[in-house]
Amino acid sequence: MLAEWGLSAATIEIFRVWTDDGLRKCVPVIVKSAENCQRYHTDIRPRYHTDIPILNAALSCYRNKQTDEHERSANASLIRNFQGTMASFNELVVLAASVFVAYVVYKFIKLSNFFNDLGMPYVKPIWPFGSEVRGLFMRDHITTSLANIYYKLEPHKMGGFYNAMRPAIMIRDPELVDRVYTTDFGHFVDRGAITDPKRHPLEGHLFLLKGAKWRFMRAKLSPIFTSGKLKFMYQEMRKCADSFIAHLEKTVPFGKDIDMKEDSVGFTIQVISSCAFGIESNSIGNPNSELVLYSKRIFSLSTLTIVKIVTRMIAPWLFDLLRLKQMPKEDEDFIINIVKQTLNHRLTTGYSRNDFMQLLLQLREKGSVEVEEHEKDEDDHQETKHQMNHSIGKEVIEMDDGVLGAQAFVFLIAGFETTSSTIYHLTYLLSQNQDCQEKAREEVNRLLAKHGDYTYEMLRELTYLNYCIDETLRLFPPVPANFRVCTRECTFPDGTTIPKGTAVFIPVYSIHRDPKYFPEPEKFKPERFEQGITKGAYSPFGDGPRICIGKRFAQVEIKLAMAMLLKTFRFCPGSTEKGKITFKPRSFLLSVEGGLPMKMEKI
Ligand code: HEM
Repeated sequence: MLAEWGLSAATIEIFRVWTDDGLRKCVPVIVKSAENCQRYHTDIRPRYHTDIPILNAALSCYRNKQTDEHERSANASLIRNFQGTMASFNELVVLAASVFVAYVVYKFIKLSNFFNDLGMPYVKPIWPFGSEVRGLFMRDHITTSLANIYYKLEPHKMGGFYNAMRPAIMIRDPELVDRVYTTDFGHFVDRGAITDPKRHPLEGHLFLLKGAKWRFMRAKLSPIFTSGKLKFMYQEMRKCADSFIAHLEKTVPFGKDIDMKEDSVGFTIQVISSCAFGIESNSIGNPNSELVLYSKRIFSLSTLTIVKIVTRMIAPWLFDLLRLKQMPKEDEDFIINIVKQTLNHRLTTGYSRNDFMQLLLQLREKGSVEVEEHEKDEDDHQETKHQMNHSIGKEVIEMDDGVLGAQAFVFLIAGFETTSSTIYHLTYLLSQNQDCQEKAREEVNRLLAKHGDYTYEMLRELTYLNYCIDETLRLFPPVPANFRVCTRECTFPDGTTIPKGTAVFIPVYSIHRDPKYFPEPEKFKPERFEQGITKGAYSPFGDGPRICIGKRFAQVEIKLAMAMLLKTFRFCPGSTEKGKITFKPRSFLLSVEGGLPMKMEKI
């Protein structure tokens, strides 16, 4: 208060006064000079009128010089009390600071003993950056960071590491991986990402939803991906594949080194925009199409985006306080507006198309997507079984434009890069493995002769091509790690308990390349899928109730594109050999650094 009035402690004088309520009190008063008196009247009094009765009385004491010896000794004792109070206050501050420091130290010790307490081996961190500093700052791709941890934790079935300041458990053993995916799914329902769909509407999509909200949305969206609905969408896919082949026939410089990446991206964006948004994106052979540019922007990790992501991981409260956004508002609006316009157009004109958007419209209007029993196959029944087993908890999400926009958004981002990179990697691997390529082509030609066209049924019979796709996804899983958070404490059969809230990582890429489960892991050997694969050792699409919802859509799309490519072109090694394959650090998904050169010939 004194400092606020612009007066120093030296101006204090203590007076004993009669106050208005009839009590005799000692009051420290700030009037030792005429100037202060003046200040009291002009400045302090009008502003702090609550203190006025006491101060007025004190002032008059001062003016009338009523202080005597007795009063002085009372003042001295008051000053001592006052000083005593100040000393206790200082002690309180010191005490509070000590308690705070002790709490931080306690928390830190608890954090650093997290794995010792669990009796689990772990990779030591560099505080506060965690066990893989290069990975945290995206100097290495997550695949490389997790592979380092995977090998450091050998031969343990699981072990710990610190993801920045957060303890995480890596599950290395296929049997335990399977438990997390399926048997113990009820303990590992969520992915644990930090999201806030109220502030960032596009974060309300299936991949990021949690608990009961996720269950609700999964149950609503699953019918969209049944085999019956997929067959309807197949016609749209087929049109896109025809345009893809026609484009390559026109533009590929046959016999020269090429890189298929851009062309594969153009094709898969065309498919997903046609099937998910019901729009012709004209992205085949057009790297400047609006949707191609948008998709690339969403996946590009600028330094600013990395800083925002790391801030959100380490200090989510700061991220919220600064009202940061991972995705610019205009990028959010772009998708929501497409969905809004498409849905309204269909509603007002009655226009209809076999695509996700029509099914989302049905979901908005009727609350569910109708599926006839004959539209389901074995996988659909499996999905329904998963839902029945885990449909505890009820939550209803209103299907407004923002929510539907978020689902369409996840179909786009989850659907284009994953499928395009698989086509891209497979064409390269076939160029390096001519015998496999011939075998796959022979199968395509044989079944084409049998079915007369690339029908949905024909694709189902392409067994060897399927193995080639499986082997490509083993070597280059687009999603190189799956993650969950332990939503309910879980004890594994060996007695290890995973505490609630702990992040759990499944290092898909590293397990796929572990010779224990895949002999000669670096080699492209599609035949290995003829025999059974160790359960839990192969999961490019994840597994269990939270398995990729677009798995069959992706498999059909990739098979169709590959069958048509194999029929029309031959893939040959490029003029330079690709050295050791490394991955782009600033990429969400697995993306090879420096491209994959090969040549193409027309058959
Ligand atoms: C080769 C192509 C693809 C691969 C390798 C892939 C891989 C994955 C993986 C690993 C997951 C996490 C599964 C888990 O945690 O257990 C996932 C989830 C998901 N994928 Fe895919 N995906 C592909 C294509 C697609 C397509 C085409 C779509 C949509 C059209 C799609 C939509 C989704 C969605 C919505 C989820 C979240 C599912 C949930 O949380 O319930 N994916 N995908």
